This record gives sequence, C-alpha cells and structure tokens, in this order.
Amino acid sequence: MKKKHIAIIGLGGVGGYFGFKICQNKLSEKHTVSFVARGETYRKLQADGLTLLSEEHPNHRTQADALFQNIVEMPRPDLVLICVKEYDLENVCQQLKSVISEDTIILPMMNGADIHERIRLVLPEQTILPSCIYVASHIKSKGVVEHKGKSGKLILGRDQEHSKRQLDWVLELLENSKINYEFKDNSLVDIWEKFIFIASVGLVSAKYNSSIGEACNNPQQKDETKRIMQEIKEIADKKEIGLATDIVDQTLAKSSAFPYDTPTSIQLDINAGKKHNELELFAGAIIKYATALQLATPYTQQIYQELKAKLNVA
Ligand SMILES: NC(=O)C1=CN([C@@H]2O[C@H](COP(=O)(O)OP(=O)(O)OC[C@H]3O[C@@H](n4cnc5c(N)ncnc54)[C@H](OP(=O)(O)O)[C@@H]3O)[C@@H](O)[C@H]2O)C=CC1
Ligand SMILES: CC(C)(CO)C(=O)C(=O)O
Repeated sequence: MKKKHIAIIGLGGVGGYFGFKICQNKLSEKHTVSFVARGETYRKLQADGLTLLSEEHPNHRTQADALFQNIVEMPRPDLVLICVKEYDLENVCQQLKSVISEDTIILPMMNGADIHERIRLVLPEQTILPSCIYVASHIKSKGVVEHKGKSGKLILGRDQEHSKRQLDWVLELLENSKINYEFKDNSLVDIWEKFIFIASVGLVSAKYNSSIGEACNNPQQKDETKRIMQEIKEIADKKEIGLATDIVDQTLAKSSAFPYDTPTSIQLDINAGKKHNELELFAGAIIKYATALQLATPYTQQIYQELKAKLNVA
C-alpha cells in the first residue's frame, strides 16, 4: 500500500506540539511526515530538529522524514495540517493549490469560527475538516516549542460537503500518535465554544497584558470578558449554532483548566507591538458577524478601538 504523506505547515506553538507527536509515533511503514517551516525556523529545524519542551515527552527532539522551506517544493500530500496564524492562512492556501490533489484532506489547527469557510474559498474541491484546539504551547525560540499544563486537545468534524469521505486512516493516525482528540459528525458547536472563549479572553488579556487566569478572575477584567462573551452568544444564537444557554458561565469555568498565568497568543503579539496579530480574527469577526445580523456589539467595538490605539493603528 502506498504510504500516506502527512504535511505539517507551520512549526510554531501548535504545529510544534501536534507535529512532534505525529513524528514520534509515526508508523514508518504507513506514513511519511514532512515539516514546512520558513526563515530561521527552517534553519533551526535543519540543524537541530524540532524541540518540544513538555512533561509529556522526556525525549525532547524529533526529526520529520523531510523538511521544506516552501510549500510548493513538497510532494503531493494526503493530509495537510495547517498550523499558522490566520493572517498567513490565505497565502498558505494559495501555495497549496499547486501541490494538492482533489483527494488531499485539509485539517486546519487554528483559532477562529470561520477558518474552514475561508479555506474553502481558495480550495473549493478538497475535504476540509472543521476543527478547534485547546493547548497551551508557544515558541520559546525558533525551532523550540514549550508546552505547559494539560494535554493538548483536538476536536475535528466531518466536512458537510464531503460527508461520505473515508476518514478512518486520519483518525487512526491521531490515535497512534497519542493525540487527545474527539471526532464529531458536526463540530460547529465546539468551534463556537472555543471561539467564545478565546475571542473574549484573548481580547481582554491583550488589553490588560494579563493572563487567562486574570482575564477570568480579576473583577474588572472578568466583567469585560463576560460582556464580550454575551455579545458573541447573541451572534451564535441568531446563527442557530446551538450553544448552551449557560455558555457564558461554562466558558468562564473552562479557564480553570489552564494554569492561571497562561498567556494568550493575541496578548503576546499585541503587547510585543506586532502589526500582524489576531485582532481581526476575533474583534473584527465579531463586529462583521454582528453587522450582518443587525446586532449591537458595543463592548467588542470599544475594546477593538482600544487595542488599535495600543497598536497605533488608525
Ligand atoms: N499556541 C497556542 O497555544 C494555541 C494557538 N491556537 C491557534 O493555532 C494557530 C497557530 O498558532 P501558533 O502555533 O501559536 O502560532 P505560531 O506563531 O507559534 O506558529 C505559526 C508558525 O507558522 C509559520 N508559518 C506561517 N506561514 C508559513 C508558511 N507559509 N510556511 C511555513 N511556515 C509558516 C510561522 O513562521 P514564522 O515564525 O516565520 O512567522 C510560525 O512559525 C493560530 O490560529 C492560533 O490562534 C489555538 C490554540 C492554542
Ligand atoms: C488560550 C489558548 C492557549 C488556549 O488553547 C489559545 O487558544 C491561544 O492562546 O490562542
């Protein structure tokens, strides 16, 4: 049987954590694994391999079967894990066009409520598995990823436009890689549950340069976090996503699953003054959804302006 080729694009916090597991546990007779990294990350991976600092792995280093610095150089993949920030998504999808086939399965491992729809706009033929992830892992230095707290978790679902697509081998790969995952026919509720958490906590932690713990427990921050959650809930309700009625309380409780001082990626990026950050993925998207649905989102609007001012963006 032909070996399945798995490509992991982006070896940062998420790609480094999940990619490490896939590499460590790969069954070499069944799969080959490629990493695609750029710039300094590529050079570090070429020199030292991928390092994952995690209590789950006493051996910290691994190597993929192949390493590429450009997507277009790799052989045709059967499965692509897209592990980049949303502002790099369209660029990655454009480059993928020339190397994938209709049979390639795309698994985005990213935050955001509409990532699978955005991929579909560029790659209309492929099977795209809508997903969300929970993990606290960040780049310590290029090629070195640090994971803290609980085991990372992936929730993935069927592509509603390719609902008969055979996915057993993908689930078997996740299983063999000892990745904590859940597979659902419809993962949309889970995606919105993650979105309501990370968009609200992310925006407030970015405003105060605070942790997940502070954004959900400090009285003033908690109040702002809850108000943004409420605005997202109204959007989800109007879109008939099916979030639980007590989703705001459930989501606040979820924060205790993370070590108190866990940062969020948007907090780190905005407070490092990075012009590329996830403000549009969270605040921009909430405002866009609300405008289309004729809903008011004053708290999200306010924090959006405050964060733009912090970044000195008009
Ligand atoms: N980190 C976390 O704990 C969590 C993150 N998420 C989400 O997961 C997604 C990924 O986040 P995260 O891993 O933290 O992001 P990182 O910034 O840590 O990693 C993304 C990596 O992708 C690389 N990259 C971007 N474009 C390309 C390309 N064309 N070719 C090769 N490499 C590329 C970047 O390279 P370069 O360094 O050169 O820019 C970077 O190394 C985001 O949507 C985030 O919101 C979700 C849950 C938890
Ligand atoms: C909060 C966290 C770490 C949770 O998975 C996350 O999603 C992020 O920082 O983007």
